[in-house]
Amino acid sequence: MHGLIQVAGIIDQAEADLIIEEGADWLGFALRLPKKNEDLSEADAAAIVKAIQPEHKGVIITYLTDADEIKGFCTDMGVGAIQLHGDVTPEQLRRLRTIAPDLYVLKSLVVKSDNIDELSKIVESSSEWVDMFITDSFNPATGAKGATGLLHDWNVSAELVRISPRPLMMAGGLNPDNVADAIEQVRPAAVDAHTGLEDSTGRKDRLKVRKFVQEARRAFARTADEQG
Ligand SMILES: O=C(O)c1ccccc1NCC(=O)[C@H](O)[C@H](O)COP(=O)(O)O
Repeated sequence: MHGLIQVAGIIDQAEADLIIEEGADWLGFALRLPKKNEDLSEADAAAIVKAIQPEHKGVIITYLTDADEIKGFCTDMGVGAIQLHGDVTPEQLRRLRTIAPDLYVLKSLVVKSDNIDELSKIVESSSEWVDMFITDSFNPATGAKGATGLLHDWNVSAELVRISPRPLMMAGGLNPDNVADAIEQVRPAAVDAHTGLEDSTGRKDRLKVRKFVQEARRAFARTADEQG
């Protein structure tokens, strides 16, 4: 899996349609967050996911940490992929793989100023049970671990790409103007963006999504050529 583009933080059907029309692959729906600040209801998200065609994927982004609860939620929502942003233990990841073997699991690696050793250990202990890792940024001012709009140290992401036996999606402060550099420098398998694609009202801006997809596709093609 190389060259995948995800756009996260879907608000409604119109936004999902826009993102698919502009050529992104996966759509992320943030639900069951600690601060209960979801952008849409679970019923609305489930209805949007149901209409997504098989060449695209709806991904639930959540802080749930219990394998049984995660499986039940994915079944209720009708999704085949989950992005786990909480502190899920390797035991729960293993259980999730056992009870939901077909569920595609992304595990977040939240980059802080000094936690490369901790993240390396998560990669080592969790790789067997996840399909993809996603790096993201931490906001020390708010404690937020996602949708921060902040960049993190790309050297850390690049190191995680090198050591991970699983593909890595890069996220955190990406936008149409920096996504090509991020792909060139970090060499991720996938990229994701949320706030960097919004307009001043908090909705996805069609031209930003278009440029993000175009820039990412070109950079993925260049890096694939270079790697032969
Ligand atoms: O998307 C959210 O609302 C969200 C909320 C809480 C944790 C994670 C969340 N999203 C995860 C993502 O995949 C975001 O796209 C990622 O954090 C990047 O966001 P941004 O820096 O705004 O591009």
